[in-house]
Amino acid sequence: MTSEVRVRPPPGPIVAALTPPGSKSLTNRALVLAAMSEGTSMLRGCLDSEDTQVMRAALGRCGVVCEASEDAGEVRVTGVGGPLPRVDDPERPIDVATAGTAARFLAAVFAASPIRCVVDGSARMRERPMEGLLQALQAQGAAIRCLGADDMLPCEIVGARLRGGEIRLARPPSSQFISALLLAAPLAEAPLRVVLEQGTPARPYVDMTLACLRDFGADARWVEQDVLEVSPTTLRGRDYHVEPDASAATYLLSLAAIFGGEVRVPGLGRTSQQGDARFCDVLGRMGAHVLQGPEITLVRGTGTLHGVDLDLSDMPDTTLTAAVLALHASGPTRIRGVDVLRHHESDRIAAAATELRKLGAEVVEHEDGLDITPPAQIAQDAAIDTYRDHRVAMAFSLAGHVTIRDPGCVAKTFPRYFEVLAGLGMVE
Ligand SMILES: O=C(O)C1=C[C@@H](OP(=O)(O)O)[C@@H](O)[C@H](O)C1
Ligand SMILES: C=C(OP(=O)(O)O)C(=O)O
Repeated sequence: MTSEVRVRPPPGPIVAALTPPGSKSLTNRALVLAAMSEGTSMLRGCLDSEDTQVMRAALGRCGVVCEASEDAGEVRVTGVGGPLPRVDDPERPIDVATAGTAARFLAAVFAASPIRCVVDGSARMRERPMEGLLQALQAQGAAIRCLGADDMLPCEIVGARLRGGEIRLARPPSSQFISALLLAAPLAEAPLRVVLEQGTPARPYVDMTLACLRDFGADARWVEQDVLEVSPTTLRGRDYHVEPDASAATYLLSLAAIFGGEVRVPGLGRTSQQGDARFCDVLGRMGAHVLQGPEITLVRGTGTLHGVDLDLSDMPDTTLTAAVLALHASGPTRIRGVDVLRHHESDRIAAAATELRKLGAEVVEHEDGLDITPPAQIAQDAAIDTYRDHRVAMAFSLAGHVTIRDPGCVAKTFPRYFEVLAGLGMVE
């Protein structure tokens, strides 16, 4: 892909059914669970992107056969029926790139398996939090040695049977720590209980993990407020359908809210397992017309968008979408509860503040969010830096007449994103 792409508003109101690729979060959960299951799983509707490719490659190095269809939308996984049996070459690091779900989920499963391996990632992944998770896994019996900075990737993991019992987590910097422990818990010697001492961050992702565990036969549940438990289980392989990615859908649905027309996303609705499927409520609060059935979401533009006060702690990945919607709104928007973004693929709060100011917005940056006052007129032809962050690129493509730098960074979760925009006449 070129080093930059010039994006403009659509030539007229969009009326389209647009389907994003499969959910990154559900695909990577299903791959891990299918790998640990007895028997074969057929995963349909999978996302094929950097984040899931590194997951498939890592599992393949550990004795799990993942056979992907040509478009990798279908993956047949031959499970190992328990812990991962081996690593092909313990000296060759397993590369998780910048995929947080792969880094966290695999660290836990490796720690629960009788293998020795080194896990490494991109320069950014080496800066992203692992501490509380690595410490919990060590307390469970794994031997973990960090080879660079303390409590960060790269690290060597010598796995062992997880003991089970109680793990207490103070407010983890990523909900993925919780999900990682839960995903590995069926391999433990005894039931694993996770106690979240200061509440549950991004609870929809934890609920998603519980649902996926139960889909593969695990006994996994909330036992009380902020306390989860998973019992030792031999998971069972199955046919599994991955929903379209709700985070990716926010960009497509916002097109109608911003530029007019009507966008429908089939296969994503009220019954979704993804918390970000609720982003349409944000669009409704900002003035769009929203209809959401059990398995479809429709957004129709009404010509007006107004500012709102948003706590996005349960939908952190939708923050940048909301920030660019705020640019088009008639009044100020406050986004709060998303300090977790400081440790995502970029410091997204700082990135959003910088790029929104290029477009004429007044922005006050807070530790956990942003105050955004939109300009009377959005600046045209600003060159948007994307910080190697797919969500910065996709969100800011909604800003109007902009140049998006390093558009290839969308390969992390939505490789064909700019092709979709081109099909709508939005790419020069
Ligand atoms: O469990 C998951 O699939 C995810 C959890 C969230 O991570 P954080 O809790 O680190 O924000 C989210 O940002 C990420 O895109 C996917
Ligand atoms: C934070 C994200 O991903 P991850 O943490 O899985 O790398 C994201 O997709 O916005």
